[in-house]
Amino acid sequence: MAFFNQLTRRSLSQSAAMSAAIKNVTVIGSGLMGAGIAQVAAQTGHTVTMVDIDGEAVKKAEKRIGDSIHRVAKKKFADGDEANKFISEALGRLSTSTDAVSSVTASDLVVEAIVENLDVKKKLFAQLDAAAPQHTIFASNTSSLPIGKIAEATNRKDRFGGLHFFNPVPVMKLLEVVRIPETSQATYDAMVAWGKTMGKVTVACKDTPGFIVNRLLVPYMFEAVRMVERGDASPRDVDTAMKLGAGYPMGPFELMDYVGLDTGKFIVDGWAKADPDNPLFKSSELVNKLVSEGKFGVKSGEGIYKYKK
Ligand SMILES: C[C@H](O)CC(=O)SCCNC(=O)CCNC(=O)[C@H](O)C(C)(C)COP(=O)(O)OP(=O)(O)OC[C@H]1O[C@@H](n2cnc3c(N)ncnc32)[C@H](O)[C@@H]1OP(=O)(O)O
Ligand SMILES: NC(=O)c1ccc[n+]([C@@H]2O[C@H](COP(=O)([O-])OP(=O)(O)OC[C@H]3O[C@@H](n4cnc5c(N)ncnc54)[C@H](O)[C@@H]3O)[C@@H](O)[C@H]2O)c1
Repeated sequence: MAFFNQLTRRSLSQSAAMSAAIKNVTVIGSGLMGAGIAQVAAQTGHTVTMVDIDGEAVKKAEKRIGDSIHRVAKKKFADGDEANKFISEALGRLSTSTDAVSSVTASDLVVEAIVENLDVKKKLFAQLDAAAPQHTIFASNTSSLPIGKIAEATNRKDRFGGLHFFNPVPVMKLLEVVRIPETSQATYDAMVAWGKTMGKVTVACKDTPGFIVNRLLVPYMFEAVRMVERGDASPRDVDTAMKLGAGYPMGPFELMDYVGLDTGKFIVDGWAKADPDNPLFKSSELVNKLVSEGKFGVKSGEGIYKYKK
């Protein structure tokens, strides 16, 4: 027992040391997820660099963060001066860049939230691995790709894991923390501790397709699409049914538009490649057509439904 306590104390103090070291965070990708992760990290006292290859995406993200942080502050503080102080301090800790490599040289943690494409993610991490300090932990926010495959691009598999946030990041409480067999205990503990400083509730996940939430949620959303494709119900009625009959905050079509139809398509296409006979991973003609027309959902102004720009 004493030995166990000693081990526990040692691993706790190791992880405390690592998590104490997570002060500087680099978030790569400033889309829906990257902007949210960068915002919450800045709100919780971290120095954050948010990076995107596309300067326009950075500008859009700054606008989205500005709107969102005002909603957060309004809810958090009754006093207007305190709310303004919270906003200006958080935004003061957030800088932006379009150069990923130079943005990681003083980073303790890199969270990648770029496009859901294995080759693109691997290419990015290979470049970052050469530039980041030894102690830097790398994490991917991938929805569906194997963390182990992404980590293969680096020489730091022991300092690599998955940190899977949910959209909208400032509101959704969950963080899935994913470890691969090579992830060290100190890295895993540091990721969990950091998740808590971000105000999230963490769950432990293995590196399996979709981790916990998406393995259940994505087949559900595509089953709803197949129902509509068969002509059994309209998207509006399916959404109404699931909100009022199952208590979900959004119906499956509203949620697909919110997540991004392109992201949904990347996820099922990737899983179908790995497991072509699984009927749950069948692609959808309707989703393929909308994505080919650039109708990605809320972020592009149209998907299953139309949105005001
Ligand atoms: C695919 C990926 O890998 C994984 C995923 O991310 S899957 C997707 C997971 N996400 C979901 O399932 C989202 C489901 N939807 C919801 O929970 C809710 O519809 C929602 C939180 C998005 C919006 O809630 P809703 O009540 O319809 O709207 P709204 O009244 O505008 O917002 C509710 C509260 O959230 C806050 N909020 C909503 N969006 C916000 C944002 N972007 N930033 C800050 N605050 C926000 C509002 O301030 C509001 O707070 P209040 O009730 O205390 O005033
Ligand atoms: N949308 C969701 O609900 C959701 C939820 C959890 C996880 N994810 C995952 O998070 C990641 C990002 O998703 P998103 O919805 O924010 O996508 P998004 O399309 O909104 O944003 C992706 C951003 O990455 C940028 N980018 C692409 N390649 C880059 C590179 N090499 N370097 C720097 N920036 C680059 C793009 O310019 C774009 O701004 C994906 O892996 C996705 O599967 C998405």
